[in-house]
Amino acid sequence: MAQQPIITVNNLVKNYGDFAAVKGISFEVYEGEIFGLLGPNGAGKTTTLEIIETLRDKTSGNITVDGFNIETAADSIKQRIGVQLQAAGYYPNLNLTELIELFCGLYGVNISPVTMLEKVALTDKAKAKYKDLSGGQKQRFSIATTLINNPRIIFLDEPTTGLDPQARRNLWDLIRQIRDNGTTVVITTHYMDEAEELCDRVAFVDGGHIIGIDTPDHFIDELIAGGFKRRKEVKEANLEDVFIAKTGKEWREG
Ligand SMILES: Nc1ncnc2c1ncn2[C@@H]1O[C@H](COP(=O)(O)OP(=O)(O)OP(=O)(O)O)[C@@H](O)[C@H]1O
Repeated sequence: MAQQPIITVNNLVKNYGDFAAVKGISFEVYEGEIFGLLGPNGAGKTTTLEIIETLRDKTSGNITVDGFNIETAADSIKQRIGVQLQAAGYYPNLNLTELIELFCGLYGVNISPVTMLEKVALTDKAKAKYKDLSGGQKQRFSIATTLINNPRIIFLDEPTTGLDPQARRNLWDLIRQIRDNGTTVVITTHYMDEAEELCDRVAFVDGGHIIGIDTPDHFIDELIAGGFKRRKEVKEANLEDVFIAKTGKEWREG
C-alpha cells in the first residue's frame, strides 16, 4: 500500500536575523509511522518542529499537516496535534489527576484522568505531584498530556534524554504502542540506538539541510555495501545489554 503523507514540508527556510538556521528543507512524514529527526546540536531540528507545530513563524516555504496549511489553518492543525510541554509548563501544586483535568478543560474534552494515566502506567501516581515523579515518570506523564485531545500526530523532542536504560526501553514500548494505536509520531533524539530501534524512517539534518531520509535498515545496508567496516569486532551484546540483564526490565520508578 502506498504511504500517505500526513506532514509535507516543502523548501522550509528559517532565518533568525542574519543567521540561517533552516536552509530550504523538504520532507514528508507518513501516516502511522515513527519518524525521527536526527542531527548534531544546532542542526535546526527543534526550529523545524516548532514551525510545524505552529509555535514559531517560518521565513518561507510550505507546510501542510493532515491536509491543513500552516498559514491558513493553524488552529485546525493545533487541534490535531499533541506537543510535549517543557516541565515548567506544569502547575507545581496540582497532582497528576488535577493536571489532566486542567488539560481536558483547556482542550474542551471529557476524558477520565484514570484512562489517560493508565495509558502511561501511572495510575498509582494519580495523587502525586509532577515535581515528585522520577525522570521516566515525568516523561510518561508529559506524553500522556500530548494524547489528551486524541491527536493525529504527536511531537516528542528528545523524550528519553537523561533516562536510565529501563526507563528508555519502557518509553520506546510506550511510543510504539501509541504508533500502533494509529497516532503518527515525530521524534528528535541524539541516541542512534534509539533511532535504529524505534524509528520507521529517519531524516538526518545538518547545518539547516536534510542530508538523507530513509529507513534505519537501508541507511546501514547502504553504508556496509559501500565497504564500511567497524574497526572492532562487534560482540553479540553490549554493556547496556549487561546492565539490563543484571538489573531487570521492569518499571523502576515505582
Ligand atoms: N530564537 C532564536 N534566535 C536566534 N537563533 C536561534 C534561536 N533559536 C535557535 N537558534 C539557532 O538556530 C540554530 C538551530 O537551533 P535548533 O534549536 O533548531 O537546533 P537543534 O537541531 O534542535 O539543536 P539541539 O540538538 O541542540 O536541540 C542554532 O544555531 C541556534 O543557536
